[in-house]
Amino acid sequence: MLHGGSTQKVGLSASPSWTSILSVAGVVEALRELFSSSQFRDGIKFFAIGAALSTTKSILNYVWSNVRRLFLHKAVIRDTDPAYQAVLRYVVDAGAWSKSARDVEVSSYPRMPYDYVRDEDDGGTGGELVDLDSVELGINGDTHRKSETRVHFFPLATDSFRFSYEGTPVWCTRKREQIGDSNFQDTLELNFLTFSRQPLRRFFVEARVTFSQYNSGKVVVMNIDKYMNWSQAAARPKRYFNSIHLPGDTKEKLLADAKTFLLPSNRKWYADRGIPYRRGYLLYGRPGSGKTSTVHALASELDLKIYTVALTSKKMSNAVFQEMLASVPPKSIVLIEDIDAVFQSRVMKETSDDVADGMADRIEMPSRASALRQAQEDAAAAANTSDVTFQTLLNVIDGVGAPEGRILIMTTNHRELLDEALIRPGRIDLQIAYMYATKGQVLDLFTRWYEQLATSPTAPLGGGAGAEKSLPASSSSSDEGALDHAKLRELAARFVAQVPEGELSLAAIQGFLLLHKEDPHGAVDNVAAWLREQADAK
Ligand SMILES: Nc1ncnc2c1ncn2[C@@H]1O[C@H](COP(=O)(O)OP(=O)(O)OP(=O)(O)O)[C@@H](O)[C@H]1O
Repeated sequence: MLHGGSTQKVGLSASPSWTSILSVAGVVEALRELFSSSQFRDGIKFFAIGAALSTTKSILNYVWSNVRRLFLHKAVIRDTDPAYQAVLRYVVDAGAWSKSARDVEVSSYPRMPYDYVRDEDDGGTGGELVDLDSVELGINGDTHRKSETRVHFFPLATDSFRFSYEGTPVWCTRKREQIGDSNFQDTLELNFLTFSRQPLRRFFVEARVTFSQYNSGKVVVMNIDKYMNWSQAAARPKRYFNSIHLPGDTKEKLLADAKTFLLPSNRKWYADRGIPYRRGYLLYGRPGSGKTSTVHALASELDLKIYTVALTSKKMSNAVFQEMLASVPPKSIVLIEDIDAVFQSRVMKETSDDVADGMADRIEMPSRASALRQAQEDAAAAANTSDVTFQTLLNVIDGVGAPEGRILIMTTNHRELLDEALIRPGRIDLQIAYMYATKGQVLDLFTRWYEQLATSPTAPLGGGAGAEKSLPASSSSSDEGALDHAKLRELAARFVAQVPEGELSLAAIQGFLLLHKEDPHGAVDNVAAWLREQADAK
């Protein structure tokens, strides 16, 4: 059985062998057929071509990346970076892009429309900030105001163009990416074809220098942009303290205080005594009395940037506010205007609670009552209220993370409504009241307004702090018409005599003088009628 079994086993093993031979032959036959098939050969050819192409591509990529590494230096700048505007301005000013770019983005504004920031000082054109490439257009032979005929060209987003910097070819691409529903982020990508990184470095340094030259002689105002970054909102012409008219020596004291604070040695003095190196000012009082102008003048005198914070912005949260304030560089002014607007809910609540609890008698003074009414109106007007809490505000002002070396300035028309904690010493070191114009302020304003028209500098003009003490007597000896300094003094005295003290803001009087820009006689003759109109209008 065993043998038989064995034979059977052998017999059994011989049978698959034949099967194998047969199946190998079948496979060989199948392969032969396959190879002789034209479709298969075509397939192989395609495969070979594909493989060759892919290998070539890899080799080219390898070569290109090495060539790139050797010859190309790439720099990417996002529009959130201060260098972005500088570089864009540089490229456009150099006319570099316009020579090779066929497609352009056209804007009536000197910034790109989505970067457009209203600039009060130039009539809302924003024209001073980045006055990029521009041309004048004559239409049908008509004369048009400059601002009406000016158009501005920019490289089209997604467009690439080539220019040369110091003989180095540079490829620049402006890319725009949508962020969220309505925001865009722009990026400039520059590729320098050069062995050395030096041209790239020099290019950026030069662009920054050009931009800072543009800003020199100007006060740079920063605000928080749509990406929640600090960005330059405006560069305004400097305004000095001699154009600010405040009673007594207020402005001299303020300037001296700020100068002392910023002395390099002062930081150590504060550190030695364990006092946080910060300074806070509160400018409070009547609207149009010079609070904002004072901040502008202080920044001009001390060459500081102004970082403005709009606490009423809907986008402003506690976290953003803290983060942004922490990143303000030293030797800057942080400006929070109309600080009382932030507390509208507190004020509103207090007011309604007072009434509800029958505690209206807590509002003792008429001024407080009217201030509360005014605050209610302001609150209603401020539709956008941020989420910034009072506690965060206090932390940002003098918490452990609060920035050092900066001057915080808050302004308000309603100081009486501010929480005492907000303006206690340490948070606010100096408070300056802005009242309706004194006669001295009016004299200062009038004299300064017309002094350039006065021709014979026989005697120094009056004005200046405390000028109300030395108002010149009215002179009848001066010749009507010609304007020398003596005549100007006389006109100023006549003007001041007619304007009641402490009833009008200097802004209102300035508004009247604007009607008589170069006509001091007209101003003197018409001020009484204008004052009557003002009184009737109330
Ligand atoms: N004391 C002042 N000295 C010089 N100019 C002044 C003064 N007060 C007002 N002006 C002029 O009036 C205009 C408004 O002034 P400014 O904006 O500084 O007032 P403000 O007190 O900040 O007003 P508001 O509280 O309404 O913001 C400016 O054009 C400014 O030149």
